[in-house]
Amino acid sequence: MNPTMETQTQAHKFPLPLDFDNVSTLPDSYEWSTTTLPSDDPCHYTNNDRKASLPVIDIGDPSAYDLMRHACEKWGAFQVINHGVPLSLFRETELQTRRLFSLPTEQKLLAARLPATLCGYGSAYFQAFYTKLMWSEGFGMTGSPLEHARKLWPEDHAKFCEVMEQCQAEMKTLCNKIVGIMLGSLGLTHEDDMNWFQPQNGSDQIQCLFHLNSYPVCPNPDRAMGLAPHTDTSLITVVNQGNIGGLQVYQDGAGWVPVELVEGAFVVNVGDLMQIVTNGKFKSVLHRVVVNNTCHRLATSFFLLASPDAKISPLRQLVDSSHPPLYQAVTGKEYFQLKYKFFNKALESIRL
Ligand SMILES: O=C(O)CCC(=O)C(=O)O
Ligand SMILES: [Fe+2]
Repeated sequence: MNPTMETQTQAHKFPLPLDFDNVSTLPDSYEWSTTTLPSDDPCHYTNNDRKASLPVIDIGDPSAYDLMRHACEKWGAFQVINHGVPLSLFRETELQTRRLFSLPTEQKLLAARLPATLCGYGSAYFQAFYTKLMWSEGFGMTGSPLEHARKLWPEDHAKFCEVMEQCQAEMKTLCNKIVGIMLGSLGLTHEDDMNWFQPQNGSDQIQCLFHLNSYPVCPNPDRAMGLAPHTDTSLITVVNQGNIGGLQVYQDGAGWVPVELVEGAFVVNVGDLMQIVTNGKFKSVLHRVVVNNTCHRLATSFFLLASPDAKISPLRQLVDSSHPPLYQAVTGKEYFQLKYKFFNKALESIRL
């Protein structure tokens, strides 16, 4: 068996994205209903507070500290403007993302993601936790996408790689800035408190994941689900929704709230790891993506993760006799394993 065939055979043990270009009606396996979701899933509740909307924060303004703290406590998410990432890079990234997802399915499958890995083409890892399939496809990378990009375009992958690497460098800088403000808003400094988050022993370990998301035009969007409800495993995730909405965040009392499109803004999600280190002060936001029947939606997600050997526990400055630690200490690797096992209940599994 040649290596390409081997890759495809292994990948086919996992649900692969559909050949979306060649379907005109929604297959039964993609039809969601309230009974498809676990009975305690908040999808059963609808948005009854139409006025609720995610805060938009100018990160160059001194008020950013208070606004971010409030947003992280109340929503677990916010949007940022004045973030310094050039608009031209947004456009270049979108162009290359479109180029990738426009390839014929059999070509995209040449770069299929292997089980238990993060990089390459495929459907979301948490597909396994839902019985119905999601109307989306993705492509993940940690740093250079060269290994997979050369399978997609043997002769013509240089521009794709260049743009993706540049975008990740900008996103990482932005994440550090945002995490600095978030911790600063709690009276902590990035330097003092985030050492745990750096790779130990000078190892060159994964700390970030850049994920391109594609939600093709859907023949019956009311019955389909782009990305099912989930929380991110990250410290924070920076999402670029592009110019087509679909992302929704869940808020107690308000239900599912659409994240409005704000030109040039990024959405920032608090992830599970941030909830642990802030001892539950900042909450990991439950979110999902809905689809539509007119536009092919493209979005990117940049996940700031922890290195596998990093020790993650509530920061000591946030713990005292009246605020005992709420979570057991775990390594980055252990938390990933818990997420693959318990998915949206992973945080609960380490609750003290
Ligand atoms: O497509 C989006 O807007 C968000 C994607 C997302 O939630 C994720 O990649 O985890
Ligand atoms: Fe997400």
